[in-house]
Amino acid sequence: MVKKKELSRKAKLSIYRSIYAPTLSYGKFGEVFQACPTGRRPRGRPRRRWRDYVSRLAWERLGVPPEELEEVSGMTSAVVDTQDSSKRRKEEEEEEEEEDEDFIDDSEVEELFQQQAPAGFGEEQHRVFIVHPDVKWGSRKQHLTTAELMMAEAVGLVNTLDNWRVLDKIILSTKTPEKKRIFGKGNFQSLTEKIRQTAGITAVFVNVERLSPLSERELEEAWGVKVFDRYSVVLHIFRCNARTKEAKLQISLAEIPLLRSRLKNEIANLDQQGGRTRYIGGSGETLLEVQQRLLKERETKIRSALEKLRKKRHLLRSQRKHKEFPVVSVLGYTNCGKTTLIKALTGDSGLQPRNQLFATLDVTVHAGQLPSHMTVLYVDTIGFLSQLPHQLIDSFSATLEDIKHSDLLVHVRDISHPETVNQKVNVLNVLKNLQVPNRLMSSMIEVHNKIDLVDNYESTEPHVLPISALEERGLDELMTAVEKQIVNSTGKHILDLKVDLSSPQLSWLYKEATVQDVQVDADDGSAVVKVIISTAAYGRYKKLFAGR
Ligand SMILES: Nc1nc2c(ncn2[C@@H]2O[C@H](COP(=O)(O)OP(=O)(O)OP(=O)(O)O)[C@@H](O)[C@H]2O)c(=O)[nH]1
Ligand SMILES: [Mg+2]
Repeated sequence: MVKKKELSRKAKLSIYRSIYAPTLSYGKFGEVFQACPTGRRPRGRPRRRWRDYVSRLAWERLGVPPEELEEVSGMTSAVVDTQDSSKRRKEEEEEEEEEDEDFIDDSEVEELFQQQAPAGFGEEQHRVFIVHPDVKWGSRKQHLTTAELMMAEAVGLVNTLDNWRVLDKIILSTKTPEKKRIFGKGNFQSLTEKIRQTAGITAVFVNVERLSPLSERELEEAWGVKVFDRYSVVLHIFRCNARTKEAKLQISLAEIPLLRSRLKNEIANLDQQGGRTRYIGGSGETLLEVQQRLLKERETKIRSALEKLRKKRHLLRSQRKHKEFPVVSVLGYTNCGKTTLIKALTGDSGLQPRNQLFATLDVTVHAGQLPSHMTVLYVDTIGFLSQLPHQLIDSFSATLEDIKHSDLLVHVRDISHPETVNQKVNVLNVLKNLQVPNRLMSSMIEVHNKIDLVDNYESTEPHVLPISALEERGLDELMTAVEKQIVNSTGKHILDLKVDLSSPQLSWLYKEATVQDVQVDADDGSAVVKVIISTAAYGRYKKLFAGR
């Protein structure tokens, strides 16, 4: 909460900037501040009129409706409310304390992030032996893929990491993947021999979603090297690619289960030496209890910091909506070409597509123009992966939530990938689990990307758009399709309206709709204006200017 008395112009600017920076230019903040530089109601100006005035200013200049103004961490009270009662001050102080308690600043996030890197990762180089347990029948059998393709994906995951390389790999069948040692006795023994005899192995990657702490420990003891599962490998890739505060916090949260497993294993080791029952410094807590409590506290702190960022995201979202830029979320399996496509559509040179799994971990927004000059915002999202552990998805769910609030979804598929059908099924499943609204599912545009890599590409599926994001082929057709769907889904129309230049029609249209083009006819003082306008605004326009 901001203390209104100490609120300097600079402080206010930084509050506004932190909240609106992604969508508003500096100049607009300045305008509101010039109107109320001290944040106080001028002497003699009635409170209600002052409040109305500031609200109107915020609405017109910042595009923030009054009810949202209230949400902006005390902005209204800082700007509007000059009531100086002690009650109000006390409330503010209390809120301030509350806020401070779970406030995490950038350096703290960084420290947390670096501190809790799970053992065995870090800068270490690994020569990895990959084991893929193949379940041939039963409920755990994978029907849409083959063990070879799953192995190829596991190799891809390892190769994504700079200092890791695959030394050897094996597919072994098992009937009992849920058992501690995963394989039957015979297979396990021969596997152990192979691992122990292959020189130079530093880690084994067991290609299952998640190993229990006990399994992990037993396998590490049997094989004498570090053991990773899919969860820990994917998380490590995330860790290497995280750039922003939110991504780092989400990863730190997803790492908590790993830290818990590690803790259990450490305590089990201590147990064997009788360490568990020792109390720490007369506190009445055992080592395990203290560690668990600290972990719990850390988890709560991360969650509340993430919640704060989520609220801010919500505000940005409603603002984006208010600004009436349609939002198009570009989604798809990891490495299918989402970032490359957005770069091609927007010309945003800041985007860096990489031939790497999970190159994009943060949701970023990029403005682009459609054929009719309508501005849309493309949202670049994190890629999907089959069998991505649920806990991991959970911690990134806020990021994925954004998808649900778009006006349109574009599903990009790497059509040159051998697993492309399976990847599509996977993406649709994730969307189903996210409970993406039906209207978005039915209007979703499916794009077949990387057609340059397929000889004589011909689609066997109807209603899909073939493109090559890299060679910028098929983009015009895609933009036309996006525009058509956006116009449909947002209830907007693209119209040519004839306006009388001596009337306020044109300025009204500038305010209430998106003006694309103005062709002035100097002779009769009129102009033909191309606008994108909502049904509601068009109704008001007709009512206001009927008969002109
Ligand atoms: N040949 C070819 N390669 C492409 C095409 N589109 C993307 N790529 C390549 O595919 C790789 C992945 O591209 P990205 O755009 O980073 O993929 P992404 O879907 O954003 O990946 P993540 O962010 O990791 O989920 C890069 O090496 C791109 O150059 C295409 O149309 N043709
Ligand atoms: Mg990307």
